[in-house]
Amino acid sequence: MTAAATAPTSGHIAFKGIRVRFPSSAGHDVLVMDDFNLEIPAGQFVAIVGPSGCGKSTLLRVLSGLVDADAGTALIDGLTAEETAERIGFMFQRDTLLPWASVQDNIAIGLELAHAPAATAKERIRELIDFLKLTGFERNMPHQLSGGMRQRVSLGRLLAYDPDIFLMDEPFGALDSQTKAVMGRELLRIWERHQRTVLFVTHDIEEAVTLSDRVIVLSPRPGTIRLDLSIDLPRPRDPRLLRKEPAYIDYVDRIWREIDAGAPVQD
Ligand SMILES: Nc1ncnc2c1ncn2[C@@H]1O[C@H](COP(=O)(O)OP(=O)(O)OP(=O)(O)O)[C@@H](O)[C@H]1O
Repeated sequence: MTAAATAPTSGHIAFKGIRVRFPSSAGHDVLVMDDFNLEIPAGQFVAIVGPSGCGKSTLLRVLSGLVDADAGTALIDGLTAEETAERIGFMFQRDTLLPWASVQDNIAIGLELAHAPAATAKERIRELIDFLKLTGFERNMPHQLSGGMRQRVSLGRLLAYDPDIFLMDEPFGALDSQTKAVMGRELLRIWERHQRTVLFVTHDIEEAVTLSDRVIVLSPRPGTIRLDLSIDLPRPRDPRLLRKEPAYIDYVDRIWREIDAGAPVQD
């Protein structure tokens, strides 16, 4: 496996006794999480799947401090979100690129946020553009790019920022299946090189199994863990070859069965 030479020492995540309640417009509160517990070692790639509305995005928001839990703690290396905010990077289904900034300037924002030394910034941007196969598009604006390219730029900004933890909320969910597969491969390439902790929310079970070390299947609200499955498939992974592996097919099937047994879709 082409993982980082040394095991990552930072990026451990612990959700302990998380309870989240939201007010609903119907006047009664919605209990999204109740006594939710999950521990993730530094450097692990974890996918979170489960029915719509079960609280997957809420978990990411609690960890990043965007949502306050009513009870419990979400810690990164033993520290709260306020103490570790700069160590988290987010990527969403819809890109959050600045529409008035070019590809290189959007990536440069990640370096600025990370307070990277200006002297090496140009070189680092060029490396990232090259790594993400965006060469020739440096000066393009987001509206001049395809959806897949915009997500590449988002990845570039994330890599420039270089957080310990990647929180990815259906990052490739809006892409066509071919582009999605390509982006999955890119992400694997990045993860196998950098080995950051990744929390990856997806509705795509095959994507979850292809990418992850571990898949967490949540129940309908309040989201609890129905299945915590280690994906023991060798790395580096080639998604095209993986699809034919009996072990891969078994994992996908097992997760589907668990989701089907779980539940009605929620809104
Ligand atoms: N800020 C908020 N205010 C009120 N309710 C909210 C808020 N954020 C989320 N919810 C509700 O909490 C529940 C869980 O939402 P969340 O987005 O975490 O689910 P999800 O599992 O990510 O869903 P999906 O798969 O559809 O994206 C939903 O019922 C949602 O309506």
